[in-house]
Amino acid sequence: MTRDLTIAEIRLTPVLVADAPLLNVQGVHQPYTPRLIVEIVTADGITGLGETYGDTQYLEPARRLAEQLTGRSVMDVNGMFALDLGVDAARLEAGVDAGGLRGRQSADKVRLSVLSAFEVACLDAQGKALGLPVHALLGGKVRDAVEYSAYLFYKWAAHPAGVAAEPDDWGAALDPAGVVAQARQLKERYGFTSFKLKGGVFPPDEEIAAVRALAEAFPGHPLRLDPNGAWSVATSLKVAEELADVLEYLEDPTLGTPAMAEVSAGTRVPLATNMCVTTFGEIQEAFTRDAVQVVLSDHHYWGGLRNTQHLAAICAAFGVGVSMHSNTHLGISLAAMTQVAATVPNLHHACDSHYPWQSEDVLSERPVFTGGRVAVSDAPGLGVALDRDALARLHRRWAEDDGALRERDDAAAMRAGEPGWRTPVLPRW
Ligand SMILES: O=C([O-])C(=O)C[C@H](O)[C@@H](O)C(=O)[O-]
Ligand SMILES: [Mg+2]
Repeated sequence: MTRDLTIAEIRLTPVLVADAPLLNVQGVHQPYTPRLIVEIVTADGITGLGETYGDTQYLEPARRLAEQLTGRSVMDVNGMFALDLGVDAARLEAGVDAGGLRGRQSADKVRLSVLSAFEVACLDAQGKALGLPVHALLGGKVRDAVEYSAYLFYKWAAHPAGVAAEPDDWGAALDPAGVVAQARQLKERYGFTSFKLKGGVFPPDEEIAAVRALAEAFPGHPLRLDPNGAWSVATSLKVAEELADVLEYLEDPTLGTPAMAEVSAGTRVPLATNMCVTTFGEIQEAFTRDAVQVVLSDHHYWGGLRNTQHLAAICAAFGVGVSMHSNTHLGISLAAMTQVAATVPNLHHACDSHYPWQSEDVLSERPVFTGGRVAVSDAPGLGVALDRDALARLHRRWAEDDGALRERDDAAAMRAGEPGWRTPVLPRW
């Protein structure tokens, strides 16, 4: 049967998703975080799904892109990447995104973060039209399941009193015992066998103690520590030295390629990044200076699943490892991450995912972790389906918000619990 894959309609639905009080160097996660759900509907009624960041700066370019796409084909993904989304470079170039957690901000990164959701939605629609999984459109899977690591956070038991939030049953984790208890829960519930601790929250000695406690509780399990650039070069080297025997890698101990290169030269612990190499333009300096040994791709800001494959190929050429970074995300993005990760031959580290922290989703069935892995779906497209009621509920929350939660701001969320909190100047230690 010949299908009409002309784009007839695009629905953009911003949502606010419940999030736990997870601590990082900037502050604490908001009780609700913005995401954008993209639905691309073809003339003959196929709907492709995509998801990306939902802060206001992504919504305008997404609307502009949606307007231009109607009447084009879901097969014309390359053409889509050539469209002008009108991202205002002057407003962005000097800044950082999400307080710096996603590296240096740029108009191109915003553009790619928007395009990524549309690319995923086009691939989902193509797959549904052809009866093929997305991984087949990307060249085929080289594994049947993708491994994820448990993403451990220092955490309050609840959001501050008086802040509207959904309760969670994970409890607090504010010391080594709490971190180990959280790791046990994540292992019991999802079977993870490697662990990443989000650091940069407490003085380095406390975080070293937490990693040591994890190493004792889970002998032989790969461990990572990621303080999001909170440390000086000297502190980074000290931590690397103290944890050299247990770390799989140290992630963004310090800010920027020159400082990472200095740390890298002084330790045998591999360094990973989702902060100093976040665009193709940052690769050359970092790789030629041997500043990083593992790049954590994020298909949102790298510009989609095909760009993630390009990044992986470049990493392979330079002998640099590749894995995946994660921010708060829903099941559409987890499905997209799993589909592309299935196609990357040189993926040798478990990927990050915040998904276990998300109690809410817009899918009718949540993706499942078994033994720390997500099975690669062979169903057409991404293999996921929308729960329209859930989407409407999470959108209503966004629509009713007075604007306070529509931009992710972990420092502002922190001030609800610690009124004097200021975003720390990095390096903090
Ligand atoms: O460096 C990282 O892995 C991240 O930035 C991941 C997340 O953004 C995490 O730090 C968070 O959301 O607190
Ligand atoms: Mg990181």
